[in-house]
Amino acid sequence: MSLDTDFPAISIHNIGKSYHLWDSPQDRLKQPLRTMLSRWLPVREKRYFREFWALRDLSFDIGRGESIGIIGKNGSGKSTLLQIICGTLAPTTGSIEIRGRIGALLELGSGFNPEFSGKENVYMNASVLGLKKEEIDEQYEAILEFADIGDFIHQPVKTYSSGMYVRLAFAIAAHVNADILVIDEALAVGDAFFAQKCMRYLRKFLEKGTLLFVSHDTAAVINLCDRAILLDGGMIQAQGSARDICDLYLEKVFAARQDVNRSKNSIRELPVPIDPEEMVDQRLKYINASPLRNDIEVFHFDPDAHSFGNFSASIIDVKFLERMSKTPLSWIVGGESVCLRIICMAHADIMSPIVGFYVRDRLGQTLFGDNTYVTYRNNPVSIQAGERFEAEFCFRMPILLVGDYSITAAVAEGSQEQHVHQHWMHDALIFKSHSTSNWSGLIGIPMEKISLRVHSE
Ligand SMILES: Nc1ncnc2c1ncn2[C@@H]1O[C@H](COP(=O)(O)OP(=O)(O)OP(=O)(O)O)[C@@H](O)[C@H]1O
Repeated sequence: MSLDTDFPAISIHNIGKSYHLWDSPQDRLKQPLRTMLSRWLPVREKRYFREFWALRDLSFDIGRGESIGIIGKNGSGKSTLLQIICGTLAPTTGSIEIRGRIGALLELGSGFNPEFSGKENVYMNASVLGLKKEEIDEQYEAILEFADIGDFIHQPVKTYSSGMYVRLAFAIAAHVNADILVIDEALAVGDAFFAQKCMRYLRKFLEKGTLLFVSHDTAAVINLCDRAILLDGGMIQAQGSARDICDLYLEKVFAARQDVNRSKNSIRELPVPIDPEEMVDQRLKYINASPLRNDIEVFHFDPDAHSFGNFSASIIDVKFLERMSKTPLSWIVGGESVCLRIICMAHADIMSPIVGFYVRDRLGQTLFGDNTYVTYRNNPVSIQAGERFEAEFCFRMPILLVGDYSITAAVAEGSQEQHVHQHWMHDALIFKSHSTSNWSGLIGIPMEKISLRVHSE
């Protein structure tokens, strides 16, 4: 494909996207009837929907060879923008010009036919992106090698875990000879090793290609992108160097969390509880006001994470909660008190359940973990089939090095020495440390007291 290098790879002019929101399915049916009636009879046109603008009046260019990060909180319009750029969604207003072949990796679930095998999807997907059959034949082995999903390539895609799905989707996008790559949150799913492989590929791609990269992972955005755009409420709130925009975004996320906590406390009018075991690192106040603050982003529980066991009980959710208010956390600051809650469902009667977890770093090294055994060793709990039970571990989050972490959660039956695994879940919850004040050791422990004394003789 010959490209006119004088023009930007992507030009976006006043793009807007509105959705109609219906209060009930009946309203959705009433609308066309009412419109028809108002054409033939003297009845007034009536709207049964509310209009919601997911994007408003966006205009910007992306130069050839540029790499742009799009960041913003949930619902700010990132995916909508990427879908419009990829042509899978039509804008309500404005226009867009694309110069070059786009390879896209959008949200999980889009792009693949779940009933088709991985191989069939490779051929279907690559041909939609403009490759001829012979070209796909040539690339097929390379796609297979990159995806590294073994014989699953012959299984229907609906049997894939989200990690396998992303592997295949990324492998295809990486081998369609794209001029522009559009990647939406793909690296947040699956294992850190594959994420590293993708990062290496993207850096190589950037020697000549144009990249649009949506991620909550600000470290990856800074690493890959020259420029970033911060979206808020469907509008551009700020744009500039990737580092400046990511810093601004993290500040906003942190400030929003502080506000939520403040308003929750005031609504419930609770006195600030004094925890008798409260121990605070004396440097915390200073560190938390500086770029050394240990910002930890928590992703969602992955119900399809790789797991094994007898399944008389299964893990249905794993989440971090704020210690006092017990509100779920998507952001933790190292050094603060949190609770990790593991929620399980019994499918058969269980005597003496043990629920536990490990925190592992991206190399799979276990950093710490614990379980409920010792606490209940003298009063074993019994649980009946159909009952839900949950374990909660409250602790002060250590200061983590920058990088990816995962929680392995498990429920077993028996004793510490002799037990049967009912459900063991690798990578049930992924979290990521973006910045840190810890430079030594695998984890930093909040220090109760640090002092210097001088003895003059
Ligand atoms: N089909 C739809 N009908 C109605 N509203 C929609 C539809 N698709 C998206 N929206 C709304 O548009 C807004 C933008 O959604 P979008 O998925 O683009 O946000 P996002 O920034 O990608 O969020 P996330 O980080 O959670 O993926 C959201 O408020 C969402 O609820």
